[in-house]
Amino acid sequence: MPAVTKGALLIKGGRVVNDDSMFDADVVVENGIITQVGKGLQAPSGARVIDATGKLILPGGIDPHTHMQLPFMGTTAVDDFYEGTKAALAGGTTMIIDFVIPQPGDSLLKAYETWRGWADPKVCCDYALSVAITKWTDKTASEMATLTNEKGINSFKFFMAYKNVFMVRDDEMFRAFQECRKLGALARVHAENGDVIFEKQQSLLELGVTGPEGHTQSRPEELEAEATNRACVLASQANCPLYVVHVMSKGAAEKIAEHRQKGAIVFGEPIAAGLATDGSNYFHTCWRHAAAHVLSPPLSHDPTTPGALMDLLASGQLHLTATDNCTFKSEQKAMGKDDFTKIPNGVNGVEDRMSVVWEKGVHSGKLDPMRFVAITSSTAAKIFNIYPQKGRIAVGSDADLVVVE
Ligand SMILES: NC(=O)NCCC(=O)O
Ligand SMILES: [Zn+2]
Ligand SMILES: [Zn+2]
Repeated sequence: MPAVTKGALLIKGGRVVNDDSMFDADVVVENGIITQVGKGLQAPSGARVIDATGKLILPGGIDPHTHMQLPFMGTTAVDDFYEGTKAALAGGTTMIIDFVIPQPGDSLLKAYETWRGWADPKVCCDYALSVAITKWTDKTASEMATLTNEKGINSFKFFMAYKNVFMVRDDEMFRAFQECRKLGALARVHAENGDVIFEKQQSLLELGVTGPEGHTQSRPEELEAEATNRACVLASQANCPLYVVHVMSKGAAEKIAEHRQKGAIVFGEPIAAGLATDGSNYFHTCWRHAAAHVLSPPLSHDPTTPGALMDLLASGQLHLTATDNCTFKSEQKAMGKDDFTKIPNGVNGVEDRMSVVWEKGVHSGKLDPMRFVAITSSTAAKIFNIYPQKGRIAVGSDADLVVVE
């Protein structure tokens, strides 16, 4: 009698989509790995058979930017590693990359262990970590090396906003970019001019602007473009590849394109929220509605931006999509009822990204399914060095699969 493979699966009659090809094939999975891709495959003994006739089989989504249970702005994001990754799977995302964010001056290694302790017992999907550097200390270089060489961390993040919280100065960022270059790690930036934003926030509060509209008024798009350009220049001076998280405006995207034109290796990541809606939400008469949309950089005041960001993803000038999932309940957002600077920054998206990108990209006719796979899965896998284990449907790859109508 043939041996029964535990968890074996035959997905029959579907159309496999990778970032470079689309073809009719069955897929056999054994022990969590794709073992056969081809026509007319037989089910391994004891296998469950799924009829995918008329459906697409896609590599599971990879969301390269989430903040599960992040302690931030005096509270903690409500999607923890259980709820958040359950939501990810429900929406077709099978891997997330979350951020370890130490308090300035705290040990990076200790913070890394804290995040592992939060995530390991609870995650429902695959996950990896990227580590933020929130202050340069005499231990930072050696801790970055330990994280890279012993813990598998291959990217570090820098905040150019959130003054007096996570923001780093240019000299700190440049020093760390040089270290990334040495280690072969990728530098990732939240690009906004935190100093100018801080000044504008104080001026608006003095003028009596306290509502969510103050959030967008204190963060003009030019300040995102300026910081994006500055990060690109510093990365170029350090000869280090750069990844700009949550590209929210046309100006920031243009700066990325300019630097790429000159030969720089820079990646741009729009997020689901920025592809789905715009900054008019900050002027909604319902405070709760407006505050729910507070994230940084803010949603664009220009209603044509979401479509333009999708166009840039389609043409390859922007590269992959994320969510920046960092969720707060209305009661938490209400911490900023009388002062917009105290509204915890962050929105949802981890469950919605795949459908938002499908709707705004494929359904609208801007993307074919292969480009959809590229910007939701395989480009992230390539950038973060987990390809083709992830991000591809092929023999030997992980069976992270999504079947869609
Ligand atoms: N984006 C945002 O508003 N919240 C999460 C933290 C960050 O990524 O900046
Ligand atoms: Zn950010
Ligand atoms: Zn973020």
